[in-house]
Amino acid sequence: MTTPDDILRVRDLSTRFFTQEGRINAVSELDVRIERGEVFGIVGESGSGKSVTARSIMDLVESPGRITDGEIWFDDAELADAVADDHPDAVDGTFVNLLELPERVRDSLRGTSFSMIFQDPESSFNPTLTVGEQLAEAVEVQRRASATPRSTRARTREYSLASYALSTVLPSRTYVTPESRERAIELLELVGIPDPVERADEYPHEYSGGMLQRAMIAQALAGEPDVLIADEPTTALDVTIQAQILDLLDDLQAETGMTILLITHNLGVIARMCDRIGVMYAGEIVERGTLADVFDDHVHPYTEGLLGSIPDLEGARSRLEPIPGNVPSLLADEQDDRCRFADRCPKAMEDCLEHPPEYPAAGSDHHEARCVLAETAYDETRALPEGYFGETERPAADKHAGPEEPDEEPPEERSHPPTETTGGEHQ
Ligand SMILES: Nc1ncnc2c1ncn2[C@@H]1O[C@H](COP(=O)(O)OP(=O)(O)OP(=O)(O)O)[C@@H](O)[C@H]1O
Ligand code: NI
Repeated sequence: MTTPDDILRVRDLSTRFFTQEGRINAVSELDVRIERGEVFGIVGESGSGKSVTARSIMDLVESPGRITDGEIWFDDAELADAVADDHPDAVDGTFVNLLELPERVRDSLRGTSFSMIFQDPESSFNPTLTVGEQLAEAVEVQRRASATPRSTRARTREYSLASYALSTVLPSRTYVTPESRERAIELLELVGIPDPVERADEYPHEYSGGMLQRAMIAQALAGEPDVLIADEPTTALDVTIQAQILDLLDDLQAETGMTILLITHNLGVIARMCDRIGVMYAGEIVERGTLADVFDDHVHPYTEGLLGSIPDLEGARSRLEPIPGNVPSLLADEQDDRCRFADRCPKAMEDCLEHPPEYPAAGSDHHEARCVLAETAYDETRALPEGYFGETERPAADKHAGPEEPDEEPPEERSHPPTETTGGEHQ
């Protein structure tokens, strides 16, 4: 389903890693549609392919990984105009398929069209330069990029690398221009760093974790990106700072109207920030919809399990309660053609031995679930017997039963003591 407000349409995206052990299907035929100005969340357990999805959009997938299939359509009339002559197949109206663009054009979009922030701000800063210098540098790079026609932007990148090298050998306070220093200070102020004039002259190690996170956000905003991708931006921070950073992102989004793709394993963060959500499991989106669809009307037992393990943002429950069972292997050789959650699913039925498509689900027009339960009610007579997958972990059906199914008969035997379950502890 598409709407006229889309800024990004990812279609059939597959990203794989070609390792010694075999081919790893990190992201499989993924579809995502992100609307201009919204906060779209991707949530899922560790290893579900969230970061690889983000890196695929940013064109930052590293060897032995590669995007093997798909399209990433980005709505940018100016870009469409600029590339239409040389790459007619990459253009559809005002949309451009980023995967059809040459490397140098994609590179030029990083910072200006797309920016990314990470969990670990240290990795974004050079320890030998002041924060202000590095922000000024980012401002300059983007200024040069926007002043240059798309077709020749590759050169600005080389230039920026050269000036980066120069500033490394001359670690004095060498701001590129007084204007970019001004802008760097403005950016520090924008992200709520007190005394920005003084703090601009400090080195990254003089910043606290929260402050450095703010500085990294400032760096990402230097090029006024259309889309900000935030990959676990607050995971490493303590809860108070975490809340402050989320507020900051919220405010910046409201002020600038930028689109945010927020990646987290924390449904508390999702609930606080997002308009729509995709729940990821084993390289696929298994449920998507508005906040209300996913929190109140979810269909997929995996979503149910995640909700059961929702951590409290205020820290009342400090540890995630994991969903029983193991994250599945993404090795192509070990992937069966079935629902990828079936071996951990308390409601697995014979129907689940076929890989489910995304079904429309009750709720908003945006609500879809890759689960037969969107179509059929759970039927115990078709349930797969315990031990079907040779596992010992598959929880009994009652354990994930939500409040809407209070009457379900508990089975005779449990594979786990009740203390290990995630059901019945919502909120
Ligand atoms: N450099 C790599 N080499 C081989 N496989 C990789 C590499 N990077 C990622 N993968 C594979 O892709 C899968 C998805 O990784 P990804 O980083 O996207 O997970 P994630 O959902 O972001 O998890 P987390 O919450 O831990 O960050 C991994 O489980 C792994 O199998
Ligand atoms: Ni990740």
